[in-house]
Amino acid sequence: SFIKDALLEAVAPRITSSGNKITVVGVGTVGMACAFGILTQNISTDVALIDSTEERLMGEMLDLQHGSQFLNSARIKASTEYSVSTGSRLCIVTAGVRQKEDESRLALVQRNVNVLKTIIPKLVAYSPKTILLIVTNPVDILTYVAWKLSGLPKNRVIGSGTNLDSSRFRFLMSQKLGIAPESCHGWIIGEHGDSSVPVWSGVNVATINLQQINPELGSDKDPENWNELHKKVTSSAYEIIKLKGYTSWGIGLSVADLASAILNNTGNIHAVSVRVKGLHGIKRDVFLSLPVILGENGVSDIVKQQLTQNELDALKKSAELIHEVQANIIF
Ligand SMILES: NC(=O)c1ccc[n+]([C@@H]2O[C@H](COP(=O)([O-])OP(=O)(O)OC[C@H]3O[C@@H](n4cnc5c(N)ncnc54)[C@H](O)[C@@H]3O)[C@@H](O)[C@H]2O)c1
Ligand SMILES: O=C1N[C@](c2ccsc2)(c2cccc(Nc3ccc(F)cc3)n2)CC(O)=C1Sc1ccccc1Cl
Repeated sequence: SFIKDALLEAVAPRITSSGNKITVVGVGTVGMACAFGILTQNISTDVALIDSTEERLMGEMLDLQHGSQFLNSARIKASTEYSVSTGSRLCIVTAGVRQKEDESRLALVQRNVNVLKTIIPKLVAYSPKTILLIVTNPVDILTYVAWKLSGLPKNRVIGSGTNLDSSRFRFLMSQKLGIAPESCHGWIIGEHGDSSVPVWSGVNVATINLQQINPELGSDKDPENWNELHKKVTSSAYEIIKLKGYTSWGIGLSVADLASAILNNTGNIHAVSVRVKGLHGIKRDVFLSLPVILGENGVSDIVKQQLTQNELDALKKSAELIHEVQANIIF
């Protein structure tokens, strides 16, 4: 253009690939919280948004683009066409349909499987080297489905799993102790949601194991009622839904944290949903959350925790229930 020619002396073509591209599929409340967390924390400067509803999609893109000056000049693109996701390092899937009133879990699963069938193959076609991070619920089952649909190796398909459950637990622990959540160590593993498993034997502050101070920690006989913390992880999810109709900031920030570990190849350990067949005596081909080392190749290692018989039984029970649902899925 006349002005550009007068303004600039061309030297060399600009490189368009940033090397840190992230695609978010589903620009609902969760997807946009993930994108906002990723952009405002400089985890990526190259974000693609995809959704099936074009108007909402374009509105979110424009609204976010207008903040580019404050987002390290991030490039934000959006389209209903999956070509916009080309060359992504990480694809985050929050697209899905909400559970209808008194809809059975299996019915919801099948409807979300049908959604994933339209998404996963296209993401992999445009970004064959991508890591897939599934957030859509029921997340453990849908991460297995995404893995099957993608044909990717198991280390490159993870679900947000109990990463959010664990961060809610650590927040509640920080409130109880008056210590920053970063310094309150507690791991929730297994099935995301109502049937998650708190590993009480590992709850610690600066190497001080709380169960050594209070052997009843987590049991019903505990005078300090610590198992209330785990119950509150679940009840607070329902409370937030009752109060604001959905949840977004907690899941968005926890997903951004996972994106940071993957894109920055940090080797941080997170409780995320991974293929657990063969671990802890689980024989079913299911995805559950365990502490996992995350990096640019996805899952490099799973931490082999020493679990109590009760904890092992709870994991196996979830594995059986999830296997039952998976057996009835029409791919
Ligand atoms: N794993 C967790 O810890 C956790 C926490 C909170 C929410 N969630 C889950 O995240 C999901 C999204 O929640 P939300 O509140 O953002 O829902 P939402 O309804 O606000 O957003 C879902 C989006 O998906 C889009 N979509 C539907 N079908 C699509 C398709 N075929 N292709 C592309 N986009 C499609 C919709 O247009 C919508 O914009 C839900 O399944 C919810 O249960 C998981
Ligand atoms: O914070 C949430 N909000 C959701 C939500 C967000 C929009 S609509 C519902 C939530 C809140 C409460 C219950 C619940 N149950 C559920 C189970 C299976 C599904 F397929 C979908 C939803 N889901 C989705 C979800 O997974 C969470 S975390 C969560 C939920 C239940 C127990 C513990 C935790 Cl840490």
